[in-house]
Amino acid sequence: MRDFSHPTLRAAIETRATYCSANEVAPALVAKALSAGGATLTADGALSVTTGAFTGRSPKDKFIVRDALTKDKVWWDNTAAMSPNQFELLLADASASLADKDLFRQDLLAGADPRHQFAVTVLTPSAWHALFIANLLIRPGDIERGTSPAEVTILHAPHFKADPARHGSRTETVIALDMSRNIVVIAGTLYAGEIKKSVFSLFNFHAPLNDVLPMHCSANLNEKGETALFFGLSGTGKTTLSNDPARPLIGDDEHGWSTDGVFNLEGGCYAKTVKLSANAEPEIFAATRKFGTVLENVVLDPTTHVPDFNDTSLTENTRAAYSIEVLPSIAKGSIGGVPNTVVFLTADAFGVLPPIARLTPEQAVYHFLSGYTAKVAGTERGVTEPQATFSACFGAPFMPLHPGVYGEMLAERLRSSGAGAWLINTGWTGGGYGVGRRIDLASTRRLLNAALNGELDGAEMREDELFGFAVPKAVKGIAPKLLNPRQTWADTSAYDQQAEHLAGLFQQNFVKFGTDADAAAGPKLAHAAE
Ligand SMILES: Nc1ncnc2c1ncn2[C@@H]1O[C@H](COP(=O)(O)OP(=O)(O)O)[C@@H](O)[C@H]1O
Ligand SMILES: C=C(OP(=O)(O)O)C(=O)O
Repeated sequence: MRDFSHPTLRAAIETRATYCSANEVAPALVAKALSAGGATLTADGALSVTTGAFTGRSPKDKFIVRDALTKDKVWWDNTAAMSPNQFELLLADASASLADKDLFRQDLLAGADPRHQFAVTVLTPSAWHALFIANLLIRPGDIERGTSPAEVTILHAPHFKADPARHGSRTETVIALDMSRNIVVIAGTLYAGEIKKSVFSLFNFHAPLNDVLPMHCSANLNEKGETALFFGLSGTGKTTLSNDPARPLIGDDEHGWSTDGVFNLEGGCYAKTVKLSANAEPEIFAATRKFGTVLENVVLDPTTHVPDFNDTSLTENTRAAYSIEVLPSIAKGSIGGVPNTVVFLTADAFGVLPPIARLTPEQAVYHFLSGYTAKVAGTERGVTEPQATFSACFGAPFMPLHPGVYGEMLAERLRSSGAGAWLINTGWTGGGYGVGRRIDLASTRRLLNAALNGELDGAEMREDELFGFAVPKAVKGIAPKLLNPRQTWADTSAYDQQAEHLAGLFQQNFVKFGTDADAAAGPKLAHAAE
């Protein structure tokens, strides 16, 4: 990454912002957030905040500054371009809007591996957002500071409304990323997820240049210290399934795979809390009760201030943001070796894919590039029920380079590591969304563990006729019917039709970046998609 330099912003950061050292962050910012109003302490001492209408991410509000560095590199088809002049005006106007405000500054680090670490400064008028990002990234002092002088600066102006005519934005909400100077401006949205995903987006642009594969995945270790990765778009189970007391957590959501192994980009977790229960997800539930945890859009009982995770009246996208340190089982230094297992999590809203399938390396790359899943209600504004989508690399909104860049890096790493690859459907069975049901978490966990603990090595498999991947015929503790989705549908011909439809969608989607060789690892159809 390059050095950041912007005199006005630099001066604002140096002269006006309140600075908190690592160990005083939580008490200082919780107190400030409470005195600013709009925040409440839960019965257990977490900080609860609501974001009104600004409850989710909107990929349409994202802009990238097109300049000499990014011009030929950025592929991001869902992201609009902003001219360097428009960005400069946005930066100046957003900074000016904060001129009479108390600002909170967080100087943090991203990248647990010191060789790939960079400094991130966040400047915000909102104490709870400052606490959020302090929870999510690495606080200096938590690990040894790397030597890289690179810096990212995020100006967070959540109440500033962009002017489309002046700033070139689509609406009053804008997340603009200048990848040459590593400056981000976030305006017109209170959704805290934008801050962490901006850091991730910058990382995804720069990391391949340093031979690091950036990944939208969670990661954990087994008792032998072997690393497993869990890729998936929001809501498919990265956080939930990687939380397992028997498997120390490397990280929750964003990682790099360097020549030496895997490192967490962050230092915290951003868990969905919708329908969270102490029984099904005890570690995450316990984390929601810690001092310093930020609960976003979780409804509290007005008298007792006990969170009601079943109340989705504000949004489905209710969240808990906490430092990874509050979890009972975490990997030392948030790093792991070269992965042994790679899992792609997909929430199939059509109810067609089996709950688990083993992939060849070629199939793994095909599914990684395709990124088939459903957008689950809530995370993205406007999505109220599961919607089938192809999100390249299971994270298209955050991947600025052509998916082929990441795909080639994954292919090379799968080849050299010999890691096994699995596709796990955490979505629907017995019919699509509205007819069938979401596969229960206990079954998904059982299947995942069977894959991770070697139980399925040498197990008898059937080759799926349409998709070509290998599906186990029997897994201990799982009804055999569940393993074959066709048998879970009341109407098998409806299943066949839906499966062909989905296979056709895969083929149509793949045309945009697949070579013939890659496409051969995809579904086989008698009639190829036009
Ligand atoms: N079979 C399943 N596997 C994984 N998660 C499930 C399953 N069924 C329901 N869920 C729910 O789906 C959500 C997954 O969210 P999360 O793990 O935070 O996703 P991500 O980290 O990928 O954004 C959680 O609320 C979890 O309880
Ligand atoms: C925070 C987000 O995603 P994830 O659930 O994958 O962390 C997001 O997409 O805004």
